[in-house]
Amino acid sequence: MALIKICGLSTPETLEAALAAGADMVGFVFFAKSPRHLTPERAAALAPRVAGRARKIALSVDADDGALDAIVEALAPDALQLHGRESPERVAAVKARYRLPVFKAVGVSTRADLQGTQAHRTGADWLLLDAKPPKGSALPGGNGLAFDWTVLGDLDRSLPFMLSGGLDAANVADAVRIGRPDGVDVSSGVEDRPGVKNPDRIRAFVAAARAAFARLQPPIPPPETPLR
Ligand SMILES: O=C(O)c1ccccc1NCC(=O)[C@H](O)[C@H](O)COP(=O)(O)O
Repeated sequence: MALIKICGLSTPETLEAALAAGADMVGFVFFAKSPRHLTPERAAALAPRVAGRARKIALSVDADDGALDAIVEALAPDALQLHGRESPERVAAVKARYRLPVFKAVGVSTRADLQGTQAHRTGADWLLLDAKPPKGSALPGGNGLAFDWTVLGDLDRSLPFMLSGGLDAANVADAVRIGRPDGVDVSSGVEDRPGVKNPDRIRAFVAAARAAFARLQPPIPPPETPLR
């Protein structure tokens, strides 16, 4: 089954909206420059609400072991999303230290950027293909920008991947049809403004994504590397 992830949740109400809508994964951002940033303490308060209803994904950007230790202890995530410039060696070290599946984010603008996925084929469990941030952006993700999904025709699909960047309820069907991803991930497209999620938009996105995956022929097979 293809997966739907709502990223950057930070309040009980919007977390509940994502869970009730049937999101498979809920993402928590640990990056101080982000309007969606959570401290480990705030994450610890939100975590029990998930209670097995979805997988908790902890997103960090070039975090060191000390920061990751605090995040893992507070959230008890089901997977780690590394959204910085982590090398394949760092990805492997994080995976080994926490014994958790790792999503490695790779920024895409053109076909050439898909080369950046090759190095992570052996270390990461999943790829998360996101739009490259604009030059000078403070955030490596969560910018609400889409990339040209047709470049995914050239992707080496030996790892499952989430498609991300500028998705919303109106365009996710096209993204799924063109990119045939194993999952989709959204942040800005379910917000009223950066960091402020909208429950109605969350519900609309999950419904549109679910319907888009259901229409796909042939269907997306389950990934070989399931999450726990
Ligand atoms: O969301 C953030 O603020 C963020 C900050 C730093 C690194 C990554 C970040 N988000 C990553 C995500 O998983 C987003 O869901 C993904 O980039 C898509 O974002 P959007 O284009 O806003 O839907």
